[in-house]
Amino acid sequence: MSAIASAMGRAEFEQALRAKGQYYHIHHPYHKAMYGGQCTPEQIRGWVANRFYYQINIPRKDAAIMANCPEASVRRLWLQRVLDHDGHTDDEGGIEAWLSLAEAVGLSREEVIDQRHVLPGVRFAVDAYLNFARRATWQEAACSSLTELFAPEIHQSRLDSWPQHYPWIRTEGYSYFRKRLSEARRDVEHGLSITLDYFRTGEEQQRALEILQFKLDILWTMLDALTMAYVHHTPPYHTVTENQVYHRGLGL
Ligand SMILES: O=C(O)c1cc(C(=O)O)c2c(n1)C(=O)C(=O)c1cc(C(=O)O)[nH]c1-2
Repeated sequence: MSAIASAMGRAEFEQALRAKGQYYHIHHPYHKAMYGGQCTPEQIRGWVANRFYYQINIPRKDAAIMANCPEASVRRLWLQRVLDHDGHTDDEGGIEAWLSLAEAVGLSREEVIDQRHVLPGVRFAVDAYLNFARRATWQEAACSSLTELFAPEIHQSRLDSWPQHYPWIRTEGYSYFRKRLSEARRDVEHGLSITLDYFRTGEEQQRALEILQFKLDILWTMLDALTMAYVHHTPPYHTVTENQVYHRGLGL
């Protein structure tokens, strides 16, 4: 008989979720090189162009969660996440801010929007997140957003270190990171309260931790793909061609 995990109290469960921060992509060598000032302009540009695919899929993921959620009070709060990225009357939105970052690091809007630099590994990782949110219960999908517990620190570290290491990046580019500091803190309060309310038994709480690990795996895997391409110079098909022949997404 398999051991049945006993249920944790609310505070202990929250601690267990927070302890997953030890696997956050802030510890990935690609990110460490970024804050340490060791990235080349090509490595920064590759990261920004690839991360664009994450950015454009976050509001689609949040809309999928809303579509699966029958509770108006939850949707009303969750809607703000879509507006944060897509923008509204008073705010250009995160996707537009990310395009400003792209221009600030020397990419054209066109080459970012047409996704020519998006590596298959990054695409598959992001797609796995979107598809999980479509199929899971809205509470499980909310739980998968909890890597945002750890995100303010990573955004702050970029604000603290990039200007000094990469003076060639135009300062207008930093507004996205600044914007996310407060948005992520607000999001995570809501996502955390849903998770703490919903996952009650020991087994459910273990599942929540596994969902959070799934999301951490997604973030880490994106950086592994970037490492192959921009650190080792071994992008897909490098033994065959120097061209970026990979598909641009099938829209699934
Ligand atoms: O730059 C980062 O390292 C980072 C990480 C994460 C994250 O932890 O998922 C998000 C973001 N940024 C971010 O900007 C963002 O809007 C965001 C939304 C979500 C989510 O899961 O709903 N994660 C993240």
